[in-house]
Amino acid sequence: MTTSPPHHATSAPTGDGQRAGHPAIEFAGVRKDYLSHGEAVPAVKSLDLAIGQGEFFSLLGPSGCGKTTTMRMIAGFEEPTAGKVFLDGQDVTGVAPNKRDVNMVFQSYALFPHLNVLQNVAFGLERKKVAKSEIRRRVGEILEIVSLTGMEKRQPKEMSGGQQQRVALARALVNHPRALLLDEPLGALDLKLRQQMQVELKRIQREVGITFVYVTHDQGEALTMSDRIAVMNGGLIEQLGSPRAIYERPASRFVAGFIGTSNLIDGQVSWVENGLGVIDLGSGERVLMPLPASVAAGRAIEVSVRPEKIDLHRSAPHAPGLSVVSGTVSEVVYHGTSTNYTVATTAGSDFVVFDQNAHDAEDVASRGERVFLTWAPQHSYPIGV
Ligand SMILES: Nc1ncnc2c1ncn2[C@@H]1O[C@H](COP(=O)(O)OP(=O)(O)OP(=O)(O)O)[C@@H](O)[C@H]1O
Repeated sequence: MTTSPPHHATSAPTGDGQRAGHPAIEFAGVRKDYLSHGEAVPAVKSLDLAIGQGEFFSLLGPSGCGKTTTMRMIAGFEEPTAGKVFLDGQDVTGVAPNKRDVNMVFQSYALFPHLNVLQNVAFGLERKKVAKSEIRRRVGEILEIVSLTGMEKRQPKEMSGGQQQRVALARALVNHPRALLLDEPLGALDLKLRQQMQVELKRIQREVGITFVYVTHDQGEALTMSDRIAVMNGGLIEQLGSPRAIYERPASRFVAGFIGTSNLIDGQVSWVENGLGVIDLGSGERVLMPLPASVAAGRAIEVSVRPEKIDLHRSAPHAPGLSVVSGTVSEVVYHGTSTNYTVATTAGSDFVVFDQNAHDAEDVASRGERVFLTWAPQHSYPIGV
């Protein structure tokens, strides 16, 4: 029996015309419990999610939050305890992995060591008895996309980690799957190569136009490549949105802390007027921020502000219209492009400030120095309002 997914609408980009109209992947009311020593262990508690055609979608979260389980349910290696999974609008719950037309790439490349690049990439097509000329054409095309043209005769052991990962990618993409699932594929590479491959992966995904679902616990990686990110925590999606939305407007304390560095400060709403709120920090200082009129005066509020939005001053600034918080520098760390300060604020919490090294060295504040931090109202963001 074929069941229709509950909704087809998605704000995500659409690619392949034939498949347009349905999300590439959809979870409807999915729950997944594992049985461990006779007890049900919830891995995914409740999942309703639509991933668009041609979207680069990341599942991001700490170890054990349910990312891999979610991905394995797309591939068919795990079945939901409740709910349904749809691919291109077709109910695939209970359908065997090899009948789903999705491929996976792992951190371990799992290449055939005795086969060369050409044979590794052509392997699946040959098993499907695709015509030799068609195999040659498709393999040539995909090797060009992953920048391995000219390396057809090499064996995996004669290649670098990054090159081997490209072979694995080519092999997974050559048969044009409905979706490619990538489970921490760059985890084995060193930092520099990993960053290069992030840019490459995004380019490759754009060129092939296939839906990518990427599992990672590395927030930088997810921010760099994704069209949208689902931040998972304890078997639930805590926030779903574009990298910018997730970074600039974290919906919870967990997301604010997990994605990049966040400064959090407690205060009380003094008043809200014309969409601008004034927050009393209890130290004689205040934060200005956009707030809806529905937020009542007297309400306790937690404010988040990112370290790169803050200006650090060595003398009291004249800053009408800005938030101003003073404190004492407790740590100064030079990072080449920026100097990172930790400031123990008068209002109680420690603030981290990233100061671009665009000015002279003598302008650097030192440990123990009293400083003033300012930032614009739009860079304060209320948590949970
Ligand atoms: N086969 C299994 N049997 C029992 N429990 C499992 C099984 N696989 C995963 N779990 C549990 O389910 C939860 C989610 O695991 P999952 O592997 O999906 O998390 P993850 O976010 O991918 O973590 P990681 O980043 O460490 O891979 C964890 O609590 C885990 O211990």
